[in-house]
Amino acid sequence: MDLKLEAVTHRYDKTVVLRNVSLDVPSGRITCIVGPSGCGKSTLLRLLGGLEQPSEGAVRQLGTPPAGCLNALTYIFQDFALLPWRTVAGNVALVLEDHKLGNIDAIIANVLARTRLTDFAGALPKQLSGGMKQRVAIARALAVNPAVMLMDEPLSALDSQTRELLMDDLVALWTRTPFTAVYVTHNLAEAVRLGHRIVVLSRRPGEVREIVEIETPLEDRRYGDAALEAQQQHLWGLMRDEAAAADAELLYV
Ligand SMILES: Nc1ncnc2c1ncn2[C@@H]1O[C@H](COP(=O)(O)OP(=O)(O)OP(=O)(O)O)[C@@H](O)[C@H]1O
Repeated sequence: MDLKLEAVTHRYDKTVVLRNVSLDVPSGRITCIVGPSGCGKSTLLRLLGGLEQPSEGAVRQLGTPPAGCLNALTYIFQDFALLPWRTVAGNVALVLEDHKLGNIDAIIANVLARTRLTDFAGALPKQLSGGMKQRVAIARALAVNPAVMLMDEPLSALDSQTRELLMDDLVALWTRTPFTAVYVTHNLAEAVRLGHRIVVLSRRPGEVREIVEIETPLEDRRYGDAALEAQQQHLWGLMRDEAAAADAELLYV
């Protein structure tokens, strides 16, 4: 299933947050959204997920969700959002329990294996590192076989080494079974490692400044790769002045 934004403008009261944003989110690819603080990245994700309706324009879902999909648009947040009293397997089970499924145990085993969590099925969140908690959140999202994963800064609560490991995990996951994701991040290194398509928004009101396509297969993108560094520099060049302006603007709010 593809998602499409058509000339979307969104405002809160009189504040225009996004202006005339048109965007395709093609299935089987990771679309990253980058832009200065407060430019409307999370708002864009909420619009794509149907949590809010745009003030103007339209958000469309094209095609049908994959077979066995229990929740077409599934979020992954920065703070993991795990229930502390449930085990790893129990947290994954949570999203399956309301559906009359005969194969819950098999689904849980499958997603825990895909996220390398099989040995931790009985652990509680408090026993896990931040990186492991986020892997549980990813496993839980995969369990509903979503059409599109909506990922809001999923790695930004983690230290840089854990971020690298999680990026490797996401690349391995996608390479084995391509999924569709919209991935909001501040971090341009993450965008060039994970994004097939990177959408650069301007400062608020966020407008599409540029869309960068990276053709290098995800599995061939290496930490410190010169071509990726150059892409990152290009993105930073697009954002730098606006990021500084957005930063200064926040000081006077
Ligand atoms: N529910 C809301 N009501 C009013 N204003 C809001 C609401 N949600 C977001 N905003 C405002 O809309 C603007 C865009 O917010 P949003 O969180 O989408 O930006 P962002 O690019 O994700 O920000 P950041 O990079 O800091 O995470 C901000 O000025 C924010 O204060």
